[in-house]
Amino acid sequence: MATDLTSPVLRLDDLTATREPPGPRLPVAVQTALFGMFRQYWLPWLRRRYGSIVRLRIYPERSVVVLSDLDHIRAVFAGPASVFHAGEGNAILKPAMGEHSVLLTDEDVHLRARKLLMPAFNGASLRGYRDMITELAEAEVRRWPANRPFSSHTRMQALTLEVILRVVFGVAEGPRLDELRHLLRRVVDVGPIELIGWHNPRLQRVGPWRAYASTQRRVDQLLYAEIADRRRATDLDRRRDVLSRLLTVSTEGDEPPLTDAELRDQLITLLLAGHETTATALAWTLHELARDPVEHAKATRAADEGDEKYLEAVVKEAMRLHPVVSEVARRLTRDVQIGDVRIPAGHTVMPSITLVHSDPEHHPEPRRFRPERFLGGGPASGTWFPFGGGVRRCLGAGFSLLEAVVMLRAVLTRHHVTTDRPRPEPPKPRNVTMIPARGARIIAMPRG
Ligand code: HEM
Repeated sequence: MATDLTSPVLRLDDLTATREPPGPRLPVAVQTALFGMFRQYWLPWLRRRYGSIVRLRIYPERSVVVLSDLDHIRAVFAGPASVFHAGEGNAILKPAMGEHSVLLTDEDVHLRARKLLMPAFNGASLRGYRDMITELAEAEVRRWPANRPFSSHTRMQALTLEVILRVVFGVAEGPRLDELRHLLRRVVDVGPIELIGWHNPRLQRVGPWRAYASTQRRVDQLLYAEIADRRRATDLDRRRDVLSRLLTVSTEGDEPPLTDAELRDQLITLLLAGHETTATALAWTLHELARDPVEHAKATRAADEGDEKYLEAVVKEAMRLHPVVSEVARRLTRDVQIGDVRIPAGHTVMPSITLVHSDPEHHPEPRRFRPERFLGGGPASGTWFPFGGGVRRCLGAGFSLLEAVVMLRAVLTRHHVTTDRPRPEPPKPRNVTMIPARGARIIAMPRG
């Protein structure tokens, strides 16, 4: 949708509104805690209390404006990248992903990074990954314990980490990658309290923050060692992994070569953004199927018949009901007017995925798990956006859907999945994702 600069929805020039966004007056520490730990309950309450534009104050020093009106969100996604800075909006991730990360940069620098990474996730590359993912998925489900409960989230993380390591490095063997594999699991295991420590160098000298900082330093050493080794490889042009592709940039066209620090930042971004998210989406999918014998039977039939469209609908519905990332962020470089509210430069607007996905106006009976919503025409455009939107839409969206479908098929053709606790698991914040609080416990019963 093109943004009309004078539309009533979004104005960038000649602002007429003077009203500031409404919001709670609680102290920053309280708002930070509520947002960090209980946003799944707090944001719907705020929406009822203040409407579809709500201002929060959240550490570190951010005025955040949560948006839940679809027209406002569409306008933000279509708005100019020079006004809506996603890189600055994602600043919370800088300590982990680094200043050059495609997630943390804006405008020209961001476009360059995105252009360099894109080929590894286009249609042809995705087709090339399918066999590798199938092989790893089948090996994974063969190892599952029979007839006793376990956390499907933990198993999905192991699988998706294995897959992304291969995408990023090609071969994922040897002591260095073994250590990296082990440490990356620790790096993603960040709760809201640890997140606060990321922005406070003094805290990083004590307690859990200190241990976390030392893990990060070791991960960096391993990545830099891998980069140094790979720079010496003589077969880079024949390799299809992301690291080799990025290293050949300097030999093609007039692009300057990437520095070690730039390479490190893009690699860690893909390793982190590219596995925990998909693992969480898969865990929620299994959680729903395990609790719902009717939907389980339909999905199993689809798996047996190789009906990937249906399996994709199952995954998409799980991502609607349980958005992995609950909102995305854009920091404003100038004052804008959204609806009848003026939002000052420096504020961060956050389109809320969770609030739109759970809005009965867009998704009737929003609390029900109904994959059929995604068959035929599917939900109206813009009402399902687990991968964000506009020029910043997730780079790995197609990849993660492919991975999830292949994995789901491997699970359902081999196991009947059920659970010992059919009650819904609540979402729990972990780093920037919302994971199933009890790990999406399932019981896998091998099929005859
Ligand atoms: C279910 C799985 C996933 C979910 C729910 C997810 C979600 C998201 C979201 C919400 C954003 C922000 C978009 C925005 O600001 O509008 C994003 C960005 C991004 N994601 Fe994903 N993601 C997933 C999987 C992946 C995978 C598998 C990869 C890589 C292999 C990946 C790489 C990225 C990157 C590089 C960006 C930054 C894009 C940019 O700023 O230009 N993601 N993702």
